[in-house]
Parts: sequence; structure tokens; C-alpha cells
Amino acid sequence: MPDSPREQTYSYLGPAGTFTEAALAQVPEAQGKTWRAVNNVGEALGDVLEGRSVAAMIAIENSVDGGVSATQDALATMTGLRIVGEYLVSVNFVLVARPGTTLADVRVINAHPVAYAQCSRWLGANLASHGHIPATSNVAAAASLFENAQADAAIAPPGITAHYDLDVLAEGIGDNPNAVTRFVLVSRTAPVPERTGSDKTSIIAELPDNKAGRLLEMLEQFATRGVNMSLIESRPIGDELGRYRFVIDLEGHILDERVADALLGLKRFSPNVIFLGSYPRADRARPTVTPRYEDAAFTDARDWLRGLIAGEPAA
Ligand SMILES: O=C(O)C(=O)Cc1ccccc1
Repeated sequence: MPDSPREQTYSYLGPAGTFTEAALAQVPEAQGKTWRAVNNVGEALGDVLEGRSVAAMIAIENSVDGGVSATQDALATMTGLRIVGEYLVSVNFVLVARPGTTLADVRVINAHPVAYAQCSRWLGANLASHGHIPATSNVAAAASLFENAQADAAIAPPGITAHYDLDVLAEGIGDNPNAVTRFVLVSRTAPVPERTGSDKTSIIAELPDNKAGRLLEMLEQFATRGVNMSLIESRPIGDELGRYRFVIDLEGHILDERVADALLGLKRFSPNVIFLGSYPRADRARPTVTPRYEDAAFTDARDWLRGLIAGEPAA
């Protein structure tokens, strides 16, 4: 039976030529399917929840500017989503302008806020008094130069000249030449995929109250099970000053005993835990697990307890 239109469609931040599109190009299942270009993360995730697409590719973190707050907030507030994969894209930026423009002509720059933040050093040194107009994506920034343009130049991916007739005024303007952005592929809630031995688990959790030591207590849930974190960020919940939720990535899979046990501890402690998914790591790195936190250590301990309860003689 042919796939339904939903199964055939993947949403991504467009238009064509964005880094998000480069991330989607890494997904084998998405090849040959329809790619739906959208304007923001909320629209991409809305497509998934409302059945217009089977999955959405969204930027979640970058190595220069940290977590993408719009993504973290959308994942915290839109229920029914699962992260099913992680993809890394090296990002660097060029400054482009309509043909004939020189650097000396540039007063106002159109740029995606995340890209803009990653070029602050170059901009400070070369265009100290510029103005900034935010764009919905790196490619939208460049495209805006042809539409009722208020900006003289745009920050864009290096491949932009394949899509638009623009002059490159400066190359490699990112603060870090090795910058990497992490993208996640998000589907509707589905059973977790098998473990690969090189997995990550993403969650969002709130603290029960604002008493001393609560954050430490939350982190102890992971520390006492030997679970390493690869990301922790706080985001304001938004209802009052001083209330935060924590976006956390754990090394391991929910089917790893140590991760499952940590999640049970977290669930008992936190009034609100969102499980975003367990999925294969993009870098395929395998965590080092101390023997007392390996699966067998947990199952042996459970067998021991069961034996005690059943009155079995000590082994
Ligand atoms: O995908 C893009 O090109 C975007 O506009 C989002 C973005 C911004 C900065 C770094 C990576 C992705």
C-alpha cells in the first residue's frame, strides 16, 4: 500500500539551503519524500502533531551559543512529541549582499538570531555600528535582500550563492570555525527504538519547590546511578520570576537499567517530567559505564531482594 501523504512528508526550517535542510539530508528514510519548508520551529512541530508530516527536523543546540531556546520551549509545551534521531551539521557563515554592494555600504544586517549570535566577534571588529533585523532562517535572511529590503547585507550559509545571485562580502565570519549545530528529528509519540549501545535520552524536568538544595537533589538521581549528562540548561517556566525547568540530555537509553532507575527516582521527585525520547547518538560514542551501574548489577540486586522476600537461603 502506498504511504499516506503524512508518511511522505518531512517538515524543516526553510527555504531550501538552510543548515536544517542539510541535517534532513542525513536522514535515510527522508530521501525521495516530500520536504515541507516552514518558517519556525512551532510550525514544524505543529505539522507533526496535526498530521501534515511524519517528522520535523529542528535545531536544538549549537556549540557556540548553547541551546536553541525556541526549540526547548516548544518541546516543553507541545505534548505528544518524541525525538527519534540526532544529527550534527558543521556551520560557518558568509556575509552576502546584492551585487555591487561593498562592505563600506553595509549599515543594516539581516540574520537569523542564532547565526547573528555566532558572528558577534567578526561583526564587532568589522561592522561595529551595524543594525540587525532578525530573519526566520539563514536562507530567509539572504532572500530578504530581494524583497522590499531594509537590510544591506545578510548572514547566510556558504552554499547560498547556489540559490541566489548575491556577492560574498566576507567568508568564515563565525566566531568559531569548528562550530557545530545539533539537530533532532521529532515524530509523534511512538514506542522507543531499540538500544544501540550509543544512545541519548532527553528529558525536561521541574523542581518540586524553591527550597535549598533542590537542584542538587535532582542531579543526585543521575549521579547515584552513574548516569552522565551531556547537556543541562535552565529555561524560565514563564509564570513568575525564579521558576525554571531544566532541559537535560543523559548518556544512555531508557532501556538501560541505570537510566530507567534514574528516571524512576526523578519521577518520584519532580512534579513534572517530560520524556522527550531515547535515540541513537549522532557521534556514535559509547559511554563508559562503571561495573556497578551496568544492567547486570541492577538485575542481580533485584534478584537478591526477591530472594530475601521469598526466604531463600543466602547464596
Ligand atoms: O537551518 C538554518 O539555516 C537556520 O536558519 C537555523 C540555524 C541557525 C544557526 C545555526 C544553525 C541553524
